[in-house]
Amino acid sequence: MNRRPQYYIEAETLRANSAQWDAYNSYGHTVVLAGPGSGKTKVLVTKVARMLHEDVHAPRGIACVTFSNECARELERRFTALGLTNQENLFIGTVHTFCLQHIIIPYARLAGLAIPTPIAVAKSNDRRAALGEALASIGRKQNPENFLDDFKSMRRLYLGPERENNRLSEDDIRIIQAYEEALRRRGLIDFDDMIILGLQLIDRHVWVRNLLFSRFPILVIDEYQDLGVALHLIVERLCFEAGMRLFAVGDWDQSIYGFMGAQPDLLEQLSNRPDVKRIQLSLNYRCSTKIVEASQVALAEPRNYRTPENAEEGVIHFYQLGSNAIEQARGICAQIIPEVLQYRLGRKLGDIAILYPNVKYGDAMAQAATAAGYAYTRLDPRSTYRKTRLTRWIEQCAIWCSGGWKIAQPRLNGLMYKWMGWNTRINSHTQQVTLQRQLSTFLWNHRDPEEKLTDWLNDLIFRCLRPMFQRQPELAEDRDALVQLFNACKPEKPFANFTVGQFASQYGAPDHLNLITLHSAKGCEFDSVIMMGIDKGVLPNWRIKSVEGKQEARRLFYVGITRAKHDIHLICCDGGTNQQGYQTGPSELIIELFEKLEK
Ligand SMILES: Nc1ncnc2c1ncn2[C@@H]1O[C@H](COP(=O)(O)OP(=O)(O)OP(=O)(O)O)[C@@H](O)[C@H]1O
Repeated sequence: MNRRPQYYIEAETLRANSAQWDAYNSYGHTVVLAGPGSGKTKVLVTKVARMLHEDVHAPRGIACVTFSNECARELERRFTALGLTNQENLFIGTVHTFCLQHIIIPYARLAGLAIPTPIAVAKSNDRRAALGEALASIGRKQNPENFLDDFKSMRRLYLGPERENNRLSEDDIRIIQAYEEALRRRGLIDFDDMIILGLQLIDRHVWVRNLLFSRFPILVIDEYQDLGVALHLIVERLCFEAGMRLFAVGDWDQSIYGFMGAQPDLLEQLSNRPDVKRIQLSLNYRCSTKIVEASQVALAEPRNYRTPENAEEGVIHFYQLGSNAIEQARGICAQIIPEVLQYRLGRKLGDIAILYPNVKYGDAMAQAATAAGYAYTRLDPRSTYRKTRLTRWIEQCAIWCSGGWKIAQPRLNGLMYKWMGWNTRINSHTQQVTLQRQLSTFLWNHRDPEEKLTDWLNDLIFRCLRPMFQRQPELAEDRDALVQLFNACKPEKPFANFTVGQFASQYGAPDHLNLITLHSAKGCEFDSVIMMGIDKGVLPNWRIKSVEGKQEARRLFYVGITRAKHDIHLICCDGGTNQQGYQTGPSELIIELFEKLEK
């Protein structure tokens, strides 16, 4: 008997919303613009499943790209829920990975581009050293450490030597080019290079564009507002010259990566093209009515987003707690979390996210949670180890070994598929079988949630990961994240006494609080959100003087509020002096929201 594909059922839930249905059925280039919780990702994932079933057949496929690792993980999670676990012809990943894996590695050498072989990715100290050399080579006496942030912003505007770089001065371009030469002398490229080189290859060679089109006749982009100019130019070349069909979704009100070169007006430009169908969604299915109302007040721009008729009313609370991050964190643990757990029957710590503007608040929250006995998973630059594709996969292997194998969650073939995906230099069938056997033997022999994490990880590294890193030097960034994880298992470090089962919860578990920066929370949703640190000089940061910078801080506040489904708790200082001796108090954003809602 023929079983109907799973996406049919999901598609039926879109039918009642004519705009979602329209987006699902559109055929040419389409851009969906919509606010938070309006189902952009849901439509995208369902439509991709349908296109894989009806429109493209292997070896041709779909490239589905987004900006951050977290958004890529969310996409993967949703595709898995639709039964698309190891679809060989579906690429899901960040724009950087796409450029590296599908443009630079296969075509750069063929095109005669002078890049290091094998490709290795620069670490932060390599980048700093290369910048120091570049500054010295053009006679600038400047400490690279103090110049690094400005340099990063400059570099994100650079489009390569063959394009007009009219947003940069001649001096800026000389420093960038000297920096690139210094990196190449070390045999390295960096993340910005991945985009610049990708654009260069696509610009220069029709055959590169044609080959990409043959491989991926459809290009799908989530969170388009986060893309900078170089990526926008890549999309234009591939879709409006090489013939790829475009399906993009985005929301310029959620553009929070200006410091990384994002330009939300590019989304507007794209959706205004005559050859692009523009679809607007306006119902918010995620948030309760009070939260939708508050989010629009916080944004301070009329948007007219609504909730469906059966939406809950929801809860918004404001709190003034202490005079610094530590006091706020203690107050959250002592007072707010116990209250929030009572809001709904069966609510668990995993239903709650604590969002904060910077890692200082994350540190305070982690300390307070530990002291109060709350388990947590932390997603920010100070988490015990970096959450990369590889460390996320290791977490999933731990879930499988801790009992997931009994219920096929995660599925073994999904783990295997990713494992084989990294080992691109293994081509012979015999070697591939050996590789599969290595991983399956490891997993099967370690089905024990009580095993010590150090022993488990040591064996995984010894049997599988070390040989992989030797073969695949371009995975340098993942190797660094693994080293961080490995070091965290050493005596007196956070995971010294962890079992595999405890480590598995780092992927997110019902009994763990979620501690996340506002930036990393984009694309996520939680039943309850506690947002701390909405303090004077913190959100917006006191260094930000430009109107656009302040607008971006407002959008960040908006993104945070719209992560909550049912209740939101907004927390600021009640005044006094913080640890650095500065006067604190509520941010203008929270004061304005409170006053407008009171009215
Ligand atoms: N037609 C629908 N019927 C029922 N639920 C829906 C519908 N569309 C979306 N949802 C639900 O609304 C929530 C938000 O959807 P989704 O995450 O796709 O929105 P989004 O526009 O991508 O949000 P954001 O931009 O804030 O990340 C999800 O829980 C999703 O399942």
